[in-house]
Amino acid sequence: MFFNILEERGNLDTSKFALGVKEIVENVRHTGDAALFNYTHQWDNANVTAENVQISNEEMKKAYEELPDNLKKAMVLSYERIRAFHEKQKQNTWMDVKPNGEILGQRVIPLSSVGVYVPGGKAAYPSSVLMNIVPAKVAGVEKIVMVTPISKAVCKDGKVPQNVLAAAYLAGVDELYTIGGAQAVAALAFGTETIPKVDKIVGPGNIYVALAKREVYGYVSIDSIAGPSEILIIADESANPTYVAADLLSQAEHDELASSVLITPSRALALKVQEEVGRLYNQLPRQEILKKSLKNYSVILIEENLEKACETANDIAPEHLELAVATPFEWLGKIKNAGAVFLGHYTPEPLGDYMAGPNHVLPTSGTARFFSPLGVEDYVKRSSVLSFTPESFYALADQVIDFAESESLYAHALSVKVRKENQ
Ligand SMILES: NC(=O)c1ccc[n+]([C@@H]2O[C@H](COP(=O)([O-])OP(=O)(O)OC[C@H]3O[C@@H](n4cnc5c(N)ncnc54)[C@H](O)[C@@H]3O)[C@@H](O)[C@H]2O)c1
Ligand SMILES: N[C@H](CO)Cc1c[nH]c[nH+]1
Ligand SMILES: [Zn+2]
Repeated sequence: MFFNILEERGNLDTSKFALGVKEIVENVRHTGDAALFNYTHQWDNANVTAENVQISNEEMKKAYEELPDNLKKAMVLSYERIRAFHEKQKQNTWMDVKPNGEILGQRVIPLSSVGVYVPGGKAAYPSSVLMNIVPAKVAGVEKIVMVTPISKAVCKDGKVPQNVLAAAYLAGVDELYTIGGAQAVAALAFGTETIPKVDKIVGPGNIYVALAKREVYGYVSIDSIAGPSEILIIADESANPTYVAADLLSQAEHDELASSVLITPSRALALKVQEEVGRLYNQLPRQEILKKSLKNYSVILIEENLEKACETANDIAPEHLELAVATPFEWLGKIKNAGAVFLGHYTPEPLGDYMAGPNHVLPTSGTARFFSPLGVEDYVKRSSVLSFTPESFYALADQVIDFAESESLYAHALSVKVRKENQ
C-alpha cells in the first residue's frame, strides 16, 4: 500500500541538501572550469572538458532533421501552441503624453543574456527545452545559453539525447553546454573559462539545481524555485479513481522527492484511488523512483468538504492543482496558491506538461504563494521614461521643493530652485 491516508501532511525539508550545494557553488565560483568539470565527473560520471563541453549548431540541426516524423510533428505542434500562448503575455512599451508637454512612460527591454537549465539526471526533457526557450524568443532575448547534464541514466551513449538536441534547434538556442546540477548553475552565475556569465538563470531541476538557483540569486536574477514536481488533486465522488491514480503517478515518476497529494471528502474514493495506484504501479517502469516518492512525499488527505479541501490546498501551495470535481469552475475562485490549475476530468496534468501551451516551469515547495509560472515577463525588464518641458516642470516645482526640504535634502531642493529662478 503506497499512500497513507492521513489528516495532515508535512513539507519537504531541504536543509540537508543546502550545505553541499553551497560548497559546490563556492568552489565553481572561485576555481571555475576545474571545479565545474570535477563535479561533472563526480555527479554525472561524464568526462566533460573545455574542448567537448559545447555542442555545435550543426549537431542540433542534424538531430532535428533525423527526428522520427511522429515526434517531429508532436514537437512542432507543442512549439506552436507554447508560442501562441506566450505571445499573449507580451508587454508593450508605452508613453503617456500630457497636453502641457509632460511625458511619462515605461520601456520594456529584453534581457541581454539568459541561462536556461534543462534537467537531465533521471529523464530527458525536450518539453522543458521548449518551455524555457520559446518565451525567451518571444521576449527578444539576445543570447540564450542552455545547459543540460549528460548523466549515465539518461545518456546511455554519453551524448545528449536526440530529442533534446532537436528541441534546442527548433526553439533556437544560441549556445548549448553539457553540464548540469548545482555546478552548472554556479557556472552560469559567475562565468568560468568556458561558460559565459549570464544575467538571469531560469528553468526547472532537482533539489540541487533549485537550491543552487536560490544560492546565486542576487549575483544574477532567477525565475523561481522550480524543483521536484508536485501534484495536488482535489476530487469529489464524480472523479474517476483510475484517472486520479494515473495523474498522481505521473508526477511521482519524476523524482524520489516528487510529491503527489489527493484531497477528498470521500473516503470511498480515497480507498479506490489507493487500490488503483497499486494496480497501475505494477504496469510502470521507474518503480524505484515511484516507490520512494509515493511512500515518503505523497499522501491522501480526507477533508470534511470541498471548501476545507481548497483551504488545505492553499496552505500547501502546490505546483499543479487538479480540480477533479463535478463543477470545477465553481471552485476555481477559492484557489489562491497554485502554479497551474487544471479543471475537470479531461484536463490531466500531462496535457499541460507537453501540449496545452501554458508554461510547465512552475514554482514548487510552497513558493506558489509568491512566485508565478515562467513567462515572457521573466525575460524582460522595465525602464521608466520621464521628460518635462519648462511649463510642465514649473507646475510641480514648489511641491518638489517642499517635499525635499521636509527630508532635509537641500541639494535636491536646490536642483529645482536653480531652474525655477529662470522662470
Ligand atoms: N517545477 C518544474 O517546473 C519542473 C519541470 C520539469 C522537471 N522538474 C523537476 O526537475 C527534476 C529533474 O531532475 P533530474 O535529476 O532528472 O535532473 P537534473 O538535471 O535537475 O539534476 C541532475 C543533476 O543533479 C546533480 N546531482 C545528482 N545527485 C547529486 C548529489 N548527490 N549531490 C550533488 N549534485 C547531485 C548532478 O549534477 C546532475 O547533473 C525533477 O525533480 C523534476 O520533478 C520540475
Ligand atoms: N511535470 C513537470 C513539471 O513539474 C514537467 C514535465 C516535463 N516532462 C514531463 N513533465
Ligand atoms: Zn511531468
